Amino acid sequence: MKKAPLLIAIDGPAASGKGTLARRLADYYHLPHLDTGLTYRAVARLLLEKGWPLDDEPKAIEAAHLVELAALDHAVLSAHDVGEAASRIAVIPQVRRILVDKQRAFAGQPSGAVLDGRDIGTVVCPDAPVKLYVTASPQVRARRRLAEIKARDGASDFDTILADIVRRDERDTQRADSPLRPADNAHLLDTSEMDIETAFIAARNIIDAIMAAKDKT
Ligand SMILES: Nc1ncnc2c1ncn2[C@@H]1O[C@H](COP(=O)(O)OP(=O)(O)O)[C@@H](O)[C@H]1O
Ligand SMILES: Nc1ccn([C@@H]2O[C@H](COP(=O)(O)OP(=O)(O)O)[C@@H](O)[C@H]2O)c(=O)n1
Repeated sequence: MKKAPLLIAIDGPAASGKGTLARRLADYYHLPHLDTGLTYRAVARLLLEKGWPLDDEPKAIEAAHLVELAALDHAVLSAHDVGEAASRIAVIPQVRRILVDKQRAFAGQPSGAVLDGRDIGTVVCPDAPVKLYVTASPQVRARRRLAEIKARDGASDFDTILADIVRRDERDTQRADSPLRPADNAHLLDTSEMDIETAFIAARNIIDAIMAAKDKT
């Protein structure tokens, strides 16, 4: 029998662990995965590379049209300063519309998919049967991001990263278009006190319960 598609929408603030969880779940349920943050990062990176200001809307729109999902380079785009720049171009409604169209095309694959970002459960895939909102305290997230930067031989300190995270949360939750917020029917997963494996098991339990309830109806 052909398996029904499974669409999993994961949202949450910076360094909450949503990407790690999304990758683990995609692997476990044999689904394609899209980290939608990379699409905003790709636009920001192009502007930074060309020396164009991040508030140059026509250039940002031009860059958004050039984004190819198959060519997103995680290693290059995951730099900390690119995340900050991404949150600045992410306030531009037309950039969002262009990227959301590409993200929805990915989500519409027959197998289903796992997408993570800021507006997946609210805007990109509002009908997804599974919605998770992954969070953790700003201090825990700053510690995780700092460890990540240090593991890549980068230099920074806790206070700088914590301030960056708080500023990015503020920008992402306060913007007018598609602000970061849990969808009404999202399951909250606070990973402050969970390691990666515990968060993965908690997410799987939520998803399996949703799928079992659906099978009964
Ligand atoms: N539950 C967790 N406990 C400890 N570290 C975690 C946990 N989840 C993720 N991490 C680590 O925190 C960092 C940020 O995680 P990531 O998944 O990239 O976050 P996001 O996609 O939300 O920005 C990574 O180095 C990751 O390995
Ligand atoms: N679906 C999404 C994904 C990211 N973004 C923006 O892109 C920025 C970078 O996203 P990201 O997911 O790569 O950032 P991290 O959580 O990995 O630090 C965010 O701060 C948001 O401003 C968005 O607006 N909508």
